[in-house]
Amino acid sequence: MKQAVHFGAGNIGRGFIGALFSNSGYHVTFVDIADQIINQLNEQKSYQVILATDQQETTTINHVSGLNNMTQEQEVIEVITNATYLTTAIGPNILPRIAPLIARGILERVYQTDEPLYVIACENQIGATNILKEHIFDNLDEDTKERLAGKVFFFNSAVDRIVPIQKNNTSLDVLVEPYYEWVVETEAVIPHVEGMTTVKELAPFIERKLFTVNTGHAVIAYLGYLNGKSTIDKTLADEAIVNQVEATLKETGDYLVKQYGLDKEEHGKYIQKIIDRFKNSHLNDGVTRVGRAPIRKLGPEDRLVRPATEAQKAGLPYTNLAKAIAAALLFDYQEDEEAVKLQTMIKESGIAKVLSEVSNLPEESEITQEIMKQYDALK
Ligand SMILES: NC(=O)C1=CN([C@@H]2O[C@H](COP(=O)(O)OP(=O)(O)OC[C@H]3O[C@@H](n4cnc5c(N)ncnc54)[C@H](O)[C@@H]3O)[C@@H](O)[C@H]2O)C=CC1
Ligand SMILES: O=P(O)(O)OC[C@H]1O[C@](O)(CO)[C@@H](O)[C@@H]1O
Repeated sequence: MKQAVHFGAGNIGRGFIGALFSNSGYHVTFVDIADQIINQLNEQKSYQVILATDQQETTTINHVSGLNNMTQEQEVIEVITNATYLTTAIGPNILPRIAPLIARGILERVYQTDEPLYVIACENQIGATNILKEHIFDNLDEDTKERLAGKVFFFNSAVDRIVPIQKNNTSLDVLVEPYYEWVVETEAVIPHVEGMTTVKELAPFIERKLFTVNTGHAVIAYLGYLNGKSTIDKTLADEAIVNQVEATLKETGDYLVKQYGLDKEEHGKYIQKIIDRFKNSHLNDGVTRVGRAPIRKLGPEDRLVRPATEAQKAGLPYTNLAKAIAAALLFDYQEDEEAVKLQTMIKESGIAKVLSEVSNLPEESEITQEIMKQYDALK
């Protein structure tokens, strides 16, 4: 049986990427640090993916097993030597931590076989696979790096499927939205995976997705949180917030249309389709999950700051994006490590300094001034 090794047996791992591999005839070895999930995978050897619809259609995912990357390093190295695909959905901040073990697997592999290995990071981050590749290369000697040519391929990708935190965290089963899209950047003909699309140039796809799905989601999450709402769908019952989301996505949309020559009307329909996906009440998707890790989300290349800086460069409006950034700065959820850290930073240094450190926005910049204005208004 063909082998896929997937790092991160969480919501996207089990509910999306791992499920596509299994449905395409692969055995999927999930690698994770959560012993409970690993043990259950090895005992049950299957789980269910349940669609968040009235009918709750269910698919059984077979041919799965698990390994712990902290305690079973040798076994992980062995599956890497035998795999066709190596994928991740672990969180962008974790990529540097798993890279040394992946490097050891690749090192072993390239001296054993010429069979190609395809490495794809499935994270909400532009160029995530390139970043993972850099971390892997930091752990390889020059000779091995040269040997990788023609044997190990690194492809960036964009992943789109909403998978909320699961109600029952003692079960492997995963509730997912029906919609999904996995776009991988390559011109090569690669082994077929049902549900994966390949494209020559990923930039328009990942930017369209990140600056519509993820920007829109973030706006709802941060405004919902500030307004005392618990979930995304409940937040969208507030017409004023829907208007704010639409106004923000109009700003990212204007940038995307200008940058990539998208059809304005088509893009407008895409925005509405995304907002409808957010309204799915079966997902029961918490605003604190969608708003999680605000320091990462305020990064210069991420869903809020990058479209604002790009809009400014293009002479387009960005006031609503500035408001979204201000709302993110007010996300003071105590259970989120980054939210707590961000609030401490704001208390110690003030907004302008934090935006310069976290978002790479110069303290005197027009964007920073606009965010500060919006911050004071929201506060
Ligand atoms: N949930 C969603 O709807 C979507 C998530 N994504 C992206 O997918 C990635 C994963 O997100 P989720 O699946 O939602 O998160 P999750 O928290 O459900 O899953 C992450 C998994 O990684 C594991 N993990 C954490 N640190 C680890 C380490 N050092 N070594 C091994 N395993 C480790 C955790 O135990 C967990 O099982 C993120 O980059 C996210 O942005 C992308 C599209 C949709
Ligand atoms: O997974 P992140 O990057 O923390 O952000 C949450 C976002 O990612 C998703 O999980 C999937 O795209 C969305 O639900 C949300 O926009």
